[in-house]
Amino acid sequence: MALTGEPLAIHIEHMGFRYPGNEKVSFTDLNLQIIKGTRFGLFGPNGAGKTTLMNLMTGVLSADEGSIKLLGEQAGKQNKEFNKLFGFVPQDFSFYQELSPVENLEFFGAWAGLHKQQIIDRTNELLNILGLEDVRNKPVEKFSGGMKRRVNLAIGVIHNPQVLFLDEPTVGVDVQTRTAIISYLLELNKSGTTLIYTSHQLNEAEDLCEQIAMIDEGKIITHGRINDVLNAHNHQSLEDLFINLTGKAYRN
Ligand SMILES: Nc1ncnc2c1ncn2[C@@H]1O[C@H](COP(=O)(O)OP(=O)(O)OP(=O)(O)O)[C@@H](O)[C@H]1O
Repeated sequence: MALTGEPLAIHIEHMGFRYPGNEKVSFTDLNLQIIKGTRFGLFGPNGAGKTTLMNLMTGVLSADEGSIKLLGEQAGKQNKEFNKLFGFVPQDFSFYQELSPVENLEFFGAWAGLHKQQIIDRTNELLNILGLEDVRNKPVEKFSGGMKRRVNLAIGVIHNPQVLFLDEPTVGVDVQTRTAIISYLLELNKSGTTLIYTSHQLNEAEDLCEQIAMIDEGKIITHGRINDVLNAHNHQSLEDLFINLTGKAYRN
């Protein structure tokens, strides 16, 4: 439960993590609560540790210290039931380029434990919602960047996960695809899916997120409801807040 008594999608307590041989990003005594059903944005400069933190929350990486729970289950248990709780839309395309959307969804649907008919129904629904009906049987390698992003998203939600992680889901897409993806994510959230999202598109984030955290060098530098955070720092936009808190120097 959160301090407010609401159920949690993510509960991180006293978490420590370091990549072996890389001192640059290490988390020490990190604490974070993400309320179930919210739209949560995780922001920070390049190399701040956003992807690393998402990989820790989904159990791809294991924390060295402390605890990370996803819907009350300890992350890192690496079992099929745990993996069914969440979907992950990675920054790098995660599909088979030589396969069509239908073949990719068939593969990832089966991997997520769906039955044949469930895969067929869900594939039809998602291709329709995401405007991929006309190219359903064409190899994905011939698609534009925006179409590939939509395929990537469809794969992440094929099994109707309760928590959806999105690592820069709109990078490199045009306004049409961006708008379609954001409005689909808002619909998903209305039906109860918790969204945990990262992006460098801070204008887009203002439309999507209810709660945010900014991290830098492995530390949470601000956290809370987006309006409360902006008011507390006396800023009008996330971009101003971001520059104010993280500075103007290049990051590698
Ligand atoms: N497998 C790895 N082994 C060692 N260091 C790594 C590994 N993966 C990432 N790092 C380092 O950890 C740091 C954080 O990387 P991460 O990808 O989590 O940052 P990010 O905030 O997602 O950045 P970006 O906005 O550029 O995607 C970087 O310095 C990166 O080089």
